[in-house]
Amino acid sequence: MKQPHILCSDNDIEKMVILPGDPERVLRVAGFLDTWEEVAYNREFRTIKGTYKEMPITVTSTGIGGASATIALEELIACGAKYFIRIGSAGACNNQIDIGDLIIPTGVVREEGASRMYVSDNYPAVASFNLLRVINDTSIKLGYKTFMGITRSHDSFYIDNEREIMKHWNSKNVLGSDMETSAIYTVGSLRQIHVASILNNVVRYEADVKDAINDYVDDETKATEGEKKEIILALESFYNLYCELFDNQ
Ligand SMILES: O=P(O)(O)O[C@H]1O[C@H](CO)[C@@H](O)[C@H]1O
Ligand SMILES: O=c1cc[nH]c(=O)[nH]1
Repeated sequence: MKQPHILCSDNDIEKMVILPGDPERVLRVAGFLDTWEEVAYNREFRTIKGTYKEMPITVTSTGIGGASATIALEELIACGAKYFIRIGSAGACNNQIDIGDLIIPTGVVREEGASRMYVSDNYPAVASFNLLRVINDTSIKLGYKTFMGITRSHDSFYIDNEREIMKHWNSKNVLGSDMETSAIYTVGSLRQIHVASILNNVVRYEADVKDAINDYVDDETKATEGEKKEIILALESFYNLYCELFDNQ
């Protein structure tokens, strides 16, 4: 059955799926694949499928926020997908984290609305342990430094007290913010599938505007490099998991 939003059917979707927010990032992932074809593009949901080494892989963009991300996730699950790695961007909540550094959320503060429609606030948003293990091992093999720990997902950028909110979560050792991870982690646990995120930091914690402007060109390069690293880390992690699963059959 064709799903109403992603416009994909079971045959279009592989077991392993990479989830960028931005539809343009789907094409940048395609640049790392050996073969690929676009299978659907509706609203914010662009889907390609292809191969990386011999591994079949799907890439679907989720748009911005938990509402559209959980729609994509549910429809991909309905098509038979089982393993998901989000590759997103984030804003740091910790001054050790530079532009282009990778944040891996282990657990996430649920400050978005989509997951709250599924289950009460005391239900935790946690990553799949198996995916975290593979991502951690793979990042060590690749020599990529990562910041692993608690993050926060939210629904609105331009609220008046955003700075205070970030300061509050900084004091609780939260590493950074994105807008989708807590929703997809929550739904992942409820649906018993495997979800993890890799986030490329694009905003420094309490960035001084003047410094930010001076550093702009340098920062753009760092953010682009960070995106490449999150793509490679996601693909290589899936490939290592694929080899484990394949070897064990
Ligand atoms: O770059 P993506 O994956 O879209 O992720 C981040 O960027 C968007 C906001 O600019 C939100 O979706 C946020 O989570
Ligand atoms: O600052 C940022 C950047 C990306 N995504 C967020 O949620 N916040």
